[in-house]
Amino acid sequence: MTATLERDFVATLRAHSRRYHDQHPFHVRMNAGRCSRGQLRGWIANRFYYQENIPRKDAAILANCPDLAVRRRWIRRITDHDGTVPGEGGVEAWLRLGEAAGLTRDEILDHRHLVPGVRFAVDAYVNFARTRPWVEAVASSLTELFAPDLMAERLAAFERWYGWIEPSGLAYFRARLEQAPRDCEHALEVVTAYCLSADAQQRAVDALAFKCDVLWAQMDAIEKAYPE
Ligand SMILES: O=C(O)c1cc(C(=O)O)c2c(n1)C(=O)C(=O)c1cc(C(=O)O)[nH]c1-2
Repeated sequence: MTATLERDFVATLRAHSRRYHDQHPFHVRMNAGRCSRGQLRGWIANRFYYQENIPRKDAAILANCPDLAVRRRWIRRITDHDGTVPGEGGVEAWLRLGEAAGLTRDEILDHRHLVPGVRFAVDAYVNFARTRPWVEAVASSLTELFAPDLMAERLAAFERWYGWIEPSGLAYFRARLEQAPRDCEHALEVVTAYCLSADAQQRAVDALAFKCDVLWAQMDAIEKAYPE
């Protein structure tokens, strides 16, 4: 691929920031300090379903990926989320976020707050990774290009507006500030190396658009369940 074509492709992917869920009204209210305790707890409990399914999504990508060098790096995502021993990893950190916000571990783990729309959106993402070509699944993870800005804004907002959440609970977001740029740099390397035809590039762009829809639908369902 020529440098110009690659630049255009990457620019088209990056332009999907316009469809990212940082602009969802619920996130806008969250970052402006306008969410109630109940709304934040509802968001945390529901988003847990996304967190716990991310490693299963990444395991599906590994299972479908014939490229050893890619697998060797991709596997890190699973250990980042699952940890390698009890008490570690992103899933555990999210549970601690929930506890810091006044939820019990049990009520997060047993999905009693999980609403159907969030379940459907997350299941659609895992299913996409299981059934579509692995490079498209890699492309769908590229929403993480846009995540660090949102994470930084969220951290500042939580510290400023939601002092009732124990600050140690925010460790999850701090870890993602480092993990997300590393992860999406790798994902971008993979899609630019593998998507060389206009068709392949379009499929990658479509996969990213699909993922923006997953995240948006998830937020719509949360917003409906915890109205103003
Ligand atoms: O809180 C967020 O806004 C947000 C967004 C995203 C994303 O853009 O998909 C991820 C995460 N968080 C996240 O914590 C995470 O581990 C993650 C993994 C992935 C992925 O698609 O592989 N996205 C995201």
